[in-house]
Amino acid sequence: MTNRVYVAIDTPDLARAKALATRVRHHVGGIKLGLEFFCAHGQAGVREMAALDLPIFLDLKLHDIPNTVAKAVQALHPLHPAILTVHASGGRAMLEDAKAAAPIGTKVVAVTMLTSLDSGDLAATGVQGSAHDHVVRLAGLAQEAGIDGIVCSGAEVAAAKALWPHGFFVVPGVRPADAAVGDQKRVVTPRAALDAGASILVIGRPITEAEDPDQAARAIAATL
Ligand SMILES: O=C(O)c1cc(=O)[nH]c(=O)n1[C@@H]1O[C@H](COP(=O)(O)O)[C@@H](O)[C@H]1O
Repeated sequence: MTNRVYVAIDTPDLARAKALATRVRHHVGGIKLGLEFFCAHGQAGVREMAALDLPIFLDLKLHDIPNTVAKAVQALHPLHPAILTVHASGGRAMLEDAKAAAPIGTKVVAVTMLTSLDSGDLAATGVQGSAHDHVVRLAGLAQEAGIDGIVCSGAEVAAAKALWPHGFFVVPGVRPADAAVGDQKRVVTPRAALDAGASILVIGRPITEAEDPDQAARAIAATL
């Protein structure tokens, strides 16, 4: 089976990004580039990373009015990313328009509730109830909007998949048992996330900040 780990290359340093991706490339299935990298290097930087010949997950978490998001997605066409993120809380019309604007072959996935949040953080934004209920509600919205899938933690992926069996489920906030959690709050191990139904895993610091990133990626792959 193909490797389902996307390594999150979160750095504004292009040389470091390339060096990291080159080191781990044989033990991951793809590269995730997010806001830190994109704000520093834009489309030219993404093209340089794509030259490594791994699928690119462009994690820009777009969240704006439907017209603005659709135009932003259109502007990304030349990159033809394998996966692109938007925020589910942007609403149904925004999700529909993002999907309609995306290139054929690009999976549009909606971030439900960031893995750095818990139910207390949710309450502070005015949303009552559990993380589980919030994720399931937004998964239903994403499914109705006709996009490809969602981003959620490994704690909710089984419930989301029960609702949406053919959805594509991206799970970040993944930590090997002995790894530092950092700013993540809803974490699971790589194996548990896959067993619960994740389509792919996003793993950053446990690989990129390891003394030997290649060995860390290899060790994670061995547990899957
Ligand atoms: O969309 C994402 O990829 C994402 C969503 C989410 O809810 N939580 C989350 O951590 N991420 C991303 O996943 C990566 C996790 O990195 P580490 O915490 O270093 O493994 C980061 O690049 C985050 O931007």
